[in-house]
Amino acid sequence: MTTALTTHPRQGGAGGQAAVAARARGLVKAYGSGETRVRALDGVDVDIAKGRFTAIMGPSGSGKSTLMHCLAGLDTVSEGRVYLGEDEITGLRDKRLTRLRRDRIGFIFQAFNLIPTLNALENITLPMDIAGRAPDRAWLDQVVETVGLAGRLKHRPNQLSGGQQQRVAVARALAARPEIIFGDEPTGNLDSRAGAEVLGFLRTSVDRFGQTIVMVTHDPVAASYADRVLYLADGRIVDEMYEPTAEQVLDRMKDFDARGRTS
Ligand SMILES: Nc1ncnc2c1ncn2[C@@H]1O[C@H](COP(=O)(O)OP(=O)(O)OP(=O)(O)O)[C@@H](O)[C@H]1O
Repeated sequence: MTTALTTHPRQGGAGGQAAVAARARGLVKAYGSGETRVRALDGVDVDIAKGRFTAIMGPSGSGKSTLMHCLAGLDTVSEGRVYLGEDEITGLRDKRLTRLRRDRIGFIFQAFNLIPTLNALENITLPMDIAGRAPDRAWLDQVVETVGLAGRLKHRPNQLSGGQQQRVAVARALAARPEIIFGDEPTGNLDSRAGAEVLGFLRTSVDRFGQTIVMVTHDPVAASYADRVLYLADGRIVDEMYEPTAEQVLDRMKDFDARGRTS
């Protein structure tokens, strides 16, 4: 199934169309060649709504990480086009792509990827320091307060729990006010309580700040924090769900298994 337009039935009035933060058209990503060639993405059309939380789900190997990497300009595409806002990013040279990622995109990975020798605050402001941008102090305070790190800013990563370290990574992603944040299994290394906290902060950043978030996850509970869930199977978007509960997501995943992945 493809989504030419991003509609959100429960917000923005009757059938209201949300603005689009990123989109892909005819996206194909193939790895390898000859007999070992794999079409990790097999013609994906998708619109990512601005100011919304989108989860990407699907069986292992269905292309979730590849889709995220292509949308985020972390990987080249074989065919098709990817846009960030109105700007096409496919075909950009390395240097411009690096700058675009730095200035306009935030990332949260499963591994927290913090610098061990820097304290929490220094980690949060590092991307802006590298970019030579002065942090907006009031915004930074708000972000730090939102993720509950106010008392921990002087702590180094090894003095923080896993959940706290991921909160630092969330604050780091939010601090530069990126147009879009991509999360690759951001709660994959956390216990359910710490995971719920981090997901709660992500949700709050969407509701309170209008942040756009795209998150790859295997976890139906994590997906239930999203406004919309996209289901990938064999490199294609085969279904979507709005405002899902964890039970609904779980049922849909069971369907995949029962029907041999696609439906
Ligand atoms: N660098 C690569 N070289 C060759 N094949 C790759 C590469 N990266 C991914 N693939 C293949 O592309 C397909 C999609 O992989 P991808 O990692 O996007 O799936 P996924 O849905 O994120 O899986 P998982 O849930 O296991 O992380 C798989 O068949 C995978 O083996």
